Amino acid sequence: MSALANHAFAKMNGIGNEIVVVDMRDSAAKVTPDDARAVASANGGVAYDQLMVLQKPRLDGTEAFIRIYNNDGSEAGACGNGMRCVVRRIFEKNGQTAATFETAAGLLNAWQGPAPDLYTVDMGAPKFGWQDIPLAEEFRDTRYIELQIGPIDNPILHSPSVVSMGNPHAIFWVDDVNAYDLERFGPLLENHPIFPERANITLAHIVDPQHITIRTWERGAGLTRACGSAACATAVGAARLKRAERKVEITLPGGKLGIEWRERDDHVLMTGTATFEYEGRFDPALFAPAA
Ligand SMILES: N[C@H](CCC[C@H](N)C(=O)O)C(=O)O
Repeated sequence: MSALANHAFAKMNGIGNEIVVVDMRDSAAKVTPDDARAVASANGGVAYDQLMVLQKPRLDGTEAFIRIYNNDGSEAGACGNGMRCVVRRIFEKNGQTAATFETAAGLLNAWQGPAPDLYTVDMGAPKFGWQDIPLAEEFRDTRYIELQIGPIDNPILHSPSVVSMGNPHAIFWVDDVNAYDLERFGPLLENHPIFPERANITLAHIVDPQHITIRTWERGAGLTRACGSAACATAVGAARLKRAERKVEITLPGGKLGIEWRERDDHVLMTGTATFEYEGRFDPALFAPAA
C-alpha cells in the first residue's frame, strides 16, 4: 500500500498554482510517480499542479529535502510557487521566519518578508549553457534558439530564449500573451525533440523595463495559473536581452510576483504570497491496485 494512504496533506496555492504539501519527514517511505498520479486522480483525488513532498533533511542546517512532482508523475527540479507554500506551512508550525531547504537543484534559502503575508525564496543562479537547459544540440547563444511553430516562412512562435532554474524553460517574446492558443502549441513545444527532458513553455510580453506579463504551459502539468520558476526564467531572460531591469514585477494569470536577479551572486529572488486552502488525508482507495 502506498506510503500516502491515509497520510495528511495541505492543499495550498501559490497565486493560483495548485499545490499539495505532504510532510513525510517522519518516514523513510518514498513517494512514487504512480502515487503522484493517483493523488491527482479525478476520481476522489486532489486536483493539483505540483505535489511538494518533504523528506528527512539530508544536510545539516536544512529543514527538509523536497521532492517535486508534476501531476503527470514526473519530477521537477524547481517549483517556486510550491516552495512559498512549503515555507508558509513550516513557518506557521515552528515559528521560524527563515530556513534553508534542499531540492534536486540544490540549496534554497527562504524567508518571510518583506511583509508578513509575503515569502521570498532564493531560487539560486540560472543556467544558460545548452547542456544545462538541456538542449539536444549545441546552441552557443541561448538568448535565441532556432525553434518555431507554424509555417516556415511565417512562423506563429519562434526564436525563444532558454533558461534553466533547475528545470528547463523556453520563453517566447510576444506582444500579447493571450493571442496564442497555448493549449494547442504548449504540448507540441513541451515535447519537442530539442528538449530531451521536455520543457516549460512561457509566452512573455515585456510591458516596460520593470513589468512583464507571462502565461505558461507547464511541463508535466499543462496550462497553470502561475509558474514561479517560469517567472524567474523570464525575468532573467529579459535582462539578458537588455530589455528589462534585473528587478521586475511579473504579472501571471493568477497574480503577481516580484523577481530580482541579484547582482552580487546572480541568484534569483522570488517574492509572493502563499495561500492555505484546507487540509485532509488521502483516501487509501486512491492507491488500491486496479481491480
Ligand atoms: N509551477 C512550478 C514549476 C514547476 C515546474 C514543472 N512544471 C517542471 O519543471 O516540470 C513553479 O511555480 O515554479
